[in-house]
Amino acid sequence: MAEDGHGWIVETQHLTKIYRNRQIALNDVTLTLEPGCVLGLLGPNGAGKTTLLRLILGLHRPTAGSVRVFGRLMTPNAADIRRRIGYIPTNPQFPRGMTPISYLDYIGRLFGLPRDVRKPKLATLIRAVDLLPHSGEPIAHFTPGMTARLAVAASLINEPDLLIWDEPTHGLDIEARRSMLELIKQLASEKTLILSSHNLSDVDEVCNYACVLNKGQMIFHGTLQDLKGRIRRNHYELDVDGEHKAISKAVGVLRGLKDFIQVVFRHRRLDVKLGEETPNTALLAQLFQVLHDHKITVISVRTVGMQTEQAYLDLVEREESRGFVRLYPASEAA
Ligand SMILES: Nc1ncnc2c1ncn2[C@@H]1O[C@H](COP(=O)(O)OP(=O)(O)OP(=O)(O)O)[C@@H](O)[C@H]1O
Repeated sequence: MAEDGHGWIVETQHLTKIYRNRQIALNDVTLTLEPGCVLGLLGPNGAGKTTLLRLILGLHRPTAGSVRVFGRLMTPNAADIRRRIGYIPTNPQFPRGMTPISYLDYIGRLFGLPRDVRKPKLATLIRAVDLLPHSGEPIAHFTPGMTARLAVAASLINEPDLLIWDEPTHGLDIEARRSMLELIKQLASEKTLILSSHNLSDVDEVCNYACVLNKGQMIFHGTLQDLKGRIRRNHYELDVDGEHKAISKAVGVLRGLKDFIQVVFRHRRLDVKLGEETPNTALLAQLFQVLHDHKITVISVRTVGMQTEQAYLDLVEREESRGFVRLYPASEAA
């Protein structure tokens, strides 16, 4: 639990970072994180994500504004606060000649863990990240997935309350990415996490809060539901089975219903766009009733377009066009 009066794990106030008096990497970001939140940090390349993470970690000094972590002011000297944070940078690198055991033992020693605590902890962590069969192999031979799992183990050795992971699924294949996401979900039940990512489906799966940066400015901060709620696409795809004639008839009936804006049947797939006026549950109920009346079987149903991705793109696009209008008067921009 956080130690300050508000209970925030992280609190930034008007946080600003200008590199070398030229590059405004982060501009006036005020953000709070409550305990147990899993924050997805999103934004295009160069948006300021890594800069924000490094400021929270106290690895950079803010040009203006402040960062408090566990209620205390974070500075480059605040090593005792940093000990309670587990950090993984993008593409973590390890001494190639070391093995997971020797490396984690070394990190444990850096954290001042006594030998009798260190040894059983190493064994537990190596098992948890599924590296037991490789625990004595040189890291030089590791795949990106194994390296990522070692980074997770290293970031957990000090039993941190806050985890800050910069693009933890970057460069992983499908299987390694899946195991990383499952690990994050397990950890999310007991820790606060900040995950920077370019992968919207990862954020959609594991995060409950999102922060979107664009050109150093925070353009959204709130729950993932809020982010998704900014758009209602009401566009569904159904794989169906039934007699061709019956399906054609059902399509005709659906097209005649109010608020069924588009109904297309192609390659055993029904593509349905619904209006915004009527609650979508009522319209979906009508849809299924019509299919049932025509003895059509529904094999699968899904929404078209990933909501988080669409909401994110809408936000960034809107912000970009605002910047364009700001730069050029409307008459020139046209
Ligand atoms: N040490 C530095 N010195 C000068 N400029 C920097 C430095 N680090 C980052 N920048 C600049 O600050 C801006 C924000 O960079 P940052 O790495 O924080 O973005 P990011 O959102 O993490 O990008 P990416 O998704 O590509 O990793 C960029 O324009 C970058 O070029």
